[in-house]
Amino acid sequence: MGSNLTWHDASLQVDHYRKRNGHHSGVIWFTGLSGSGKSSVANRVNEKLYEKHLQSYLLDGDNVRHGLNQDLGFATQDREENIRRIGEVAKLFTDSGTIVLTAFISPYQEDRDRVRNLLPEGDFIEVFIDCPLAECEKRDPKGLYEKARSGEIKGFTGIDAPYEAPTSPELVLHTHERDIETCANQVIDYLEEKGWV
Ligand SMILES: Nc1ncnc2c1ncn2[C@@H]1O[C@H](COP(=O)(O)OS(=O)(=O)O)[C@@H](OP(=O)(O)O)[C@H]1O
Ligand SMILES: Nc1ncnc2c1ncn2[C@@H]1O[C@H](COP(=O)(O)OP(=O)(O)O)[C@@H](O)[C@H]1O
Repeated sequence: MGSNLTWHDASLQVDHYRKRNGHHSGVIWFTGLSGSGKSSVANRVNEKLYEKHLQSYLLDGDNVRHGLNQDLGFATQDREENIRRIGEVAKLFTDSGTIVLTAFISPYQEDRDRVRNLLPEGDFIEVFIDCPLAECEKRDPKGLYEKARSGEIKGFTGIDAPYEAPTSPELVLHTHERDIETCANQVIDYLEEKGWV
């Protein structure tokens, strides 16, 4: 594929953007069940970075599944392609000097690892939003668990489709025990510890 494709050496590289922005760039990858709190925590982290005048951007279902990935559903291969595209976009954001946050279920370890391997070591932070299924189901913010239990939705993650918990995430957040603010602060503390911000 693409034998006539030439690669252009951009004169501006990631280090230029990072230097200008005054901070590191990379991917903060939130993964967890529907309703576990990925969007809520990622949004709060994004706000905190914005308040610090850092360049960050949140990719989530609202701006990705309705646009770039509107052709994809929830079959295993569609989810794989969803995550592959999001990974490539996240890499581009990283190259632009941006701290990119992603909030997708991303249920398969292999798919998440593939994204991790697109990036240099240390530039991918996997954040496991660890919330028991029973709690997610109780929250049921979109009423989807109810539909999944009644069979109205088939192949719903956690009910009749798998979720593979991360094997070695950089961070684990227990959203059923700590509030959104505390969880968001855990991420910010980690970024400070790693010298990203
Ligand atoms: N079958 C099925 N399984 C899981 N989720 C479903 C399904 N159908 C629709 N939804 C809604 O889509 C949201 C998940 O989209 P994602 O792009 O994060 O999924 S994935 O990473 O490709 O698995 C998901 O939840 P959130 O995690 O709250 O965004 C649901 O709102
Ligand atoms: N500590 C917490 N972290 C994140 N969400 C929480 C927390 N405690 C309660 N919630 C609630 O749980 C729901 C999580 O929904 P959402 O953020 O959309 O999850 P997801 O993006 O994983 O589907 C929200 O209604 C949120 O207010």
